[in-house]
Amino acid sequence: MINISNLEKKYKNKTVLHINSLSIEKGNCIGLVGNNGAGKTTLLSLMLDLIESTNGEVKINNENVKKQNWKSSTGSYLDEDFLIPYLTPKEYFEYIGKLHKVDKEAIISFMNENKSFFDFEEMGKKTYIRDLSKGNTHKVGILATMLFKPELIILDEPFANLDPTSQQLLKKKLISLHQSGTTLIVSSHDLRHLTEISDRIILLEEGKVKIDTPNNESMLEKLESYFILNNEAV
Ligand SMILES: Nc1ncnc2c1ncn2[C@@H]1O[C@H](COP(=O)(O)OP(=O)(O)OP(=O)(O)O)[C@@H](O)[C@H]1O
Repeated sequence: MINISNLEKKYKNKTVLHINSLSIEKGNCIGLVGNNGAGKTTLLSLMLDLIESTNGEVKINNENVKKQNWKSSTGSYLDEDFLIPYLTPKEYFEYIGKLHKVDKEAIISFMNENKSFFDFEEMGKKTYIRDLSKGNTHKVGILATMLFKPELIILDEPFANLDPTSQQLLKKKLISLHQSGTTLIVSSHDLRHLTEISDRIILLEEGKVKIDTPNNESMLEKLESYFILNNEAV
């Protein structure tokens, strides 16, 4: 589904990401980890054509992401810049729904299905996104990626700023999407959550893929040792 070849991103003369080759299969749930500055957001931004690569390319469904055809089948949320602050969550969902041909009734059912994660009754209809707390703002962005049932969802640190109950709900939601065949790429510093949802772990170190391995029972322990023992190989 996603093929990366010789992908490089430099700022001035500093290479912040260099991946020779990486393929992500349809239905994979990738947990992307790495220290601050390892290149996770850079990689996700290149996948979404938000920044220009210095060299190499990302293809989604065999097409360079620059061609933009992936947009109709990809939900993504990296940060608040994806949102429209002067809309209410409901209005924002209607906006996304229009882009992806989701009718108003389907949007209402989606909001009802997800009311334990985000209280649309209380905040969804009258509060502008700009006035929501950070956690609730992220919830709107995260849910919007799922509204139109895309085949690929890309999330950057979705567990950050969520309360513990919401983290559990999000985890369940991601597991269920994975089980129904959605391809997921999720970056996080929360190793426990990530190892619970992923079938494959990719660890970036200084812009390079240090580890790329199927998830297994001992993965959490191995990753914890990697981060505690100052980044010795897992
Ligand atoms: N616009 C920019 N100009 C210069 N350097 C940048 C720019 N954007 C990112 N970088 C650098 O690229 C490197 C990778 O950053 P990136 O945000 O991808 O890391 P990350 O793994 O997502 O980190 P974190 O866990 O802190 O979110 C960092 O050294 C960062 O300073």
